[in-house]
Amino acid sequence: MVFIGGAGNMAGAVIGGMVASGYPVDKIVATGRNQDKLKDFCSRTGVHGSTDNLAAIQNADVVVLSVKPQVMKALCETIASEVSARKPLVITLAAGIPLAAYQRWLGPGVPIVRAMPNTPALVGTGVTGLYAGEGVTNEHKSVATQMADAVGIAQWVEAESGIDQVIAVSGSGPAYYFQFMESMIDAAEKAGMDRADAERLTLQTALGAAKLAVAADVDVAQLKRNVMSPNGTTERAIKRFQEGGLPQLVEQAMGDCAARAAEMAKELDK
Ligand SMILES: NC(=O)C1=CN([C@@H]2O[C@H](COP(=O)(O)OP(=O)(O)OC[C@H]3O[C@@H](n4cnc5c(N)ncnc54)[C@H](OP(=O)(O)O)[C@@H]3O)[C@@H](O)[C@H]2O)C=CC1
Ligand SMILES: O=C(O)[C@@H]1CCC=N1
Repeated sequence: MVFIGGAGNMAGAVIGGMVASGYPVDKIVATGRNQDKLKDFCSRTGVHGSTDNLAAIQNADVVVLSVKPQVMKALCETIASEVSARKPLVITLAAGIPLAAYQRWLGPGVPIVRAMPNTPALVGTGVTGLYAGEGVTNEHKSVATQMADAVGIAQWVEAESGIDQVIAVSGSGPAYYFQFMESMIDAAEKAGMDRADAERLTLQTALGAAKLAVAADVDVAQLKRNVMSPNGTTERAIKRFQEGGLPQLVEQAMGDCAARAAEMAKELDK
């Protein structure tokens, strides 16, 4: 499996998670442009590295594309001859690029899966949304599922637009929680707590809340109510969030996120 852009944030997290879950390192190649960065990544993970994309994909059954959307077209054009001749499974991790664009850039008939992972893949707790394009076989789907399963949970979507919804929930979602944690740490420090203590308490609280929500047999609304004593401290804080419009703000932010993915698709051929 060759990851183009393998030492980047997203592919690096997927590779790191795959290696940690026992996926054989000698079956993974990461490519990149910056030799020092690539060397460092390969020595940390044990995977092979290459600065030559075309050479790296020569015999690959699976090619994972993980460069920024803005440089995807140029990258595809450099590998199109090899990919269209041999038609390996292509898995793209990029946000905002529809399958139709890859078909134009790589040539017709290449089996392509759009995958939308997230960075908690690095610690085996990722979410990967998956959408299969034309010509993707069950065998291809199981390869993509295997990659996703190695780093967390997989979720296939029926329509390509479902990928934009996955981006708004889980692809970008870790950053929403990091923002919330950052704000809590800042607020606690401002109120007089030592920053290191504020970080420790905030992160453990986030971890505990997520673990409890996953394990519980009641929904998150009930778990929230379980913390709120009538006329107690939590009720006061939640009232402030609700009066400040947090639920609406979250809905708007997620809408903006999905809208940006659609907008990126329109910007491609400009
Ligand atoms: N970050 C995230 O949370 C998520 C990102 N994604 C998607 O993943 C993709 C990558 O994003 P992210 O990892 O954040 O970005 P990064 O910039 O961290 O990684 C991109 C990598 O691509 C490499 N690269 C660029 N051009 C080439 C090339 N021609 N050949 C080989 N390698 C190249 C860069 O290497 P070098 O530095 O050597 O140039 C860099 O390491 C994007 O398309 C994004 O939409 C999807 C889900 C979540
Ligand atoms: O912000 C981005 O565009 C990428 C896609 C999902 C998460 N990061």
